[in-house]
Amino acid sequence: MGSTALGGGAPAPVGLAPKNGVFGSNLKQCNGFRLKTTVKVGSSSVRVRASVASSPQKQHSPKTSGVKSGEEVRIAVLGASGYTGAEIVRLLANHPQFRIKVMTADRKAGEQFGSVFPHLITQDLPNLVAVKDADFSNVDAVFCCLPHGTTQEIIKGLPQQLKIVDLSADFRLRDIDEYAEWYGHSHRAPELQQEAVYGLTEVLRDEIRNARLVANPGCYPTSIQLPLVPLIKAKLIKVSNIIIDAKSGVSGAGRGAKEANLYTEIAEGIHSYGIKGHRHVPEIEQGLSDAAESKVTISFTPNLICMKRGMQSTMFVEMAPGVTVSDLYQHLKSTYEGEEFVKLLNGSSVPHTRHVVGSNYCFMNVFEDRIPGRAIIISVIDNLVKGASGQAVQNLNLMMGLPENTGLQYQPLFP
Ligand SMILES: NC(=O)C1=CN([C@@H]2O[C@H](COP(=O)(O)OP(=O)(O)OC[C@H]3O[C@@H](n4cnc5c(N)ncnc54)[C@H](OP(=O)(O)O)[C@@H]3O)[C@@H](O)[C@H]2O)C=CC1
Ligand SMILES: CC(=O)N[C@@H](CCC(=O)OP(=O)(O)O)C(=O)O
Repeated sequence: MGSTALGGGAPAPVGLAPKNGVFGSNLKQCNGFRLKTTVKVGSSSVRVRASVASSPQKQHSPKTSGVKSGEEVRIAVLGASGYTGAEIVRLLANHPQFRIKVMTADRKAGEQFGSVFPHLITQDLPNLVAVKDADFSNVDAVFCCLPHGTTQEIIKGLPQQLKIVDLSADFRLRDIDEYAEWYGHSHRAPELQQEAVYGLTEVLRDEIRNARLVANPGCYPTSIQLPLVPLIKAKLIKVSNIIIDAKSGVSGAGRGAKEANLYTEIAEGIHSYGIKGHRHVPEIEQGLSDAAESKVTISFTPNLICMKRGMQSTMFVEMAPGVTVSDLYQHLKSTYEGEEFVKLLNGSSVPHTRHVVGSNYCFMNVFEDRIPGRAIIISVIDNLVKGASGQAVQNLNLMMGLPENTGLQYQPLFP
């Protein structure tokens, strides 16, 4: 039970040298840009600007991987006026190589970023522009922080060699029919879906390293798959009877005004939602089924709790015959031994959301159930960091050949 169940091992080596003095093995993708691409967003069409390469010498050569230590990687943040976009900006303030060159917004296009997010006013940043006015000619990589449903068409219109980490749900489900069933419309970029790699870093590190388009996991799926995937792979728990109760802070719902998220609607209480079927169910089941190599179904109820950030997932599982809670603990311990961002707590310490706020950590622990043969697993993350923007930075670090913890060594903010 000592060996790791995950696909990666140690973080990427520091400062990978570029191959043959050029940037990376994906250079074959650098075939110049389309001049302008029409992108359908909702009911309207927008035009995405990109530079044209009139001759091979003049081609813009985005850095695609293997950047040198100290070398600048030029970043676009789409949806920078939202919560996950702002969190990308906050995290990159401490990143030695990722430099933000383009920031987009929708309603807030034309505004200064510091007036939209005064807590980040000290950062020297470009103004917010509409996606149609964004110039991607001096960009190497994109963080796409847009609502699901808007992202497939927008990404389709971007220069094809850009590295992209998409924080929305638009590319997470491999089966486009399942996507249509859960998201209420047919997939608008099935060809891109085929190349998308699911971005659960600790599980799919090797695939992410070589990806161009990464579908960053949802916050609930991150907090649930990190403990359950290794236990399922090692066949330590039964897959027939997994019950998950999860709780999210309100920032999980984004910054857009919604009546259901008014202070008066959510303060001093907790309520469940998506009880019959939350759209994260197929995403979680996809990951757990991959681990089990057979179809896994779960019972999952999310709850909205009156806090700004944080997420707790409590997982009730039945152990395989002869397996003890100590076996589960030891397996998770050895699995995550070398991992910087996933920590199994000692002894009977209970993971608290307040102990991970502002950080890229997932804390977890395993407990005896009163009922013999069952165990209770608790994991906590900051939904905006490990559940979104932190994991996104971790993934782009890997995709650019940088150490995956670059710029992410923020300790939690407590009290
Ligand atoms: N919040 C969280 O904890 C998590 C969120 N995610 C996912 O990340 C994505 C972003 O979430 P979050 O930051 O919370 O969302 P927000 O609602 O806070 O921000 C959305 C951003 O997208 C822009 N936008 C909205 N509609 C359009 C459009 N039609 N075209 C172009 N831009 C548009 C908004 O601009 P403007 O404000 O100017 O209108 C804003 O910048 C979502 O897909 C979400 O599901 C994933 C994991 C966790
Ligand atoms: C509190 C809250 O509303 N949370 C969101 C999930 C946030 C997230 O991870 O959403 P994506 O899958 O879109 O990335 C929800 O339940 O829909």
